[in-house]
Amino acid sequence: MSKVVSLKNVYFGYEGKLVLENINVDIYEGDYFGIVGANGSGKSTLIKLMLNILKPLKGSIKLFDTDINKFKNWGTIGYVNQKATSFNTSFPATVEEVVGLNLFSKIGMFKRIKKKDLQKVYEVLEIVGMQNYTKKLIGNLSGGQQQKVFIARALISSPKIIFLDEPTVGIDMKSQEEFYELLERLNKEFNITIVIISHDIGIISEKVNKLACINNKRLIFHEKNLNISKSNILKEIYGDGIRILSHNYNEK
Ligand SMILES: Nc1ncnc2c1ncn2[C@@H]1O[C@H](COP(=O)(O)OP(=O)(O)OP(=O)(O)O)[C@@H](O)[C@H]1O
Repeated sequence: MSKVVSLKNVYFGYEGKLVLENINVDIYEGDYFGIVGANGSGKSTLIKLMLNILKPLKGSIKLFDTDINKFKNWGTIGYVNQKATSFNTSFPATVEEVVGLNLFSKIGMFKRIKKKDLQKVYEVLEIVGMQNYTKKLIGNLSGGQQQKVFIARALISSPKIIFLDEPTVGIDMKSQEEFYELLERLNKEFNITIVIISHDIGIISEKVNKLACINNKRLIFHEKNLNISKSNILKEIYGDGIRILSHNYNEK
């Protein structure tokens, strides 16, 4: 199976302070890959490195076997982040406009949108189950509905991989379930590789087929069907706190 993302000996820091250290990871076509970690552990930073938004201090990053600095095929990569759900309610765009944004900017604002392009907009809205909301203002939708629309927007360019940064923050449980069902369908039916980061290990560990945890600047890998209570993962995520507690206990 082909490698979609590959990081070798990657280091990254902000203003001289190291955040990620010696990161090595290969993500393969068809993977549903979860990355967990405590707040501030470096999850978003890792995704931004994979998207070339940030450059590593050291090490190499490849997308589809091409050095990330030479990679051109960005249309095959989708990105949905948590900020998408905090859309300003007065933003004057309809669902079909938001989904078609990239298409429309390519076409130019004042030219007529081709029927074929609109067709594509409706097609991706149907995949995410939002085909009945095309003329609704994006700001009037719930967080869960908005997030589906942003998935649809990512689907417009027929991506091979979608990166999601805490996509369900602020979304109620029922909508979260629907959202994860959608991701599973994109992964299984459309063979889209999914990379998702979250601090909610309980949910994520049930959904993904590969799981890694950022612990003390490093990436540690876990089995599929991980038994959270029996594994070390909580200690890895909240390591210091748990160590302090057990240390105090031993002293008594
Ligand atoms: N632009 C920046 N400049 C300086 N430090 C930063 C910057 N962005 C992030 N950091 C710091 O780098 C560390 C990792 O941040 P990052 O956002 O990657 O963590 P995270 O695991 O995604 O956190 P969260 O779960 O809270 O979103 C944190 O200590 C953060 O304060």
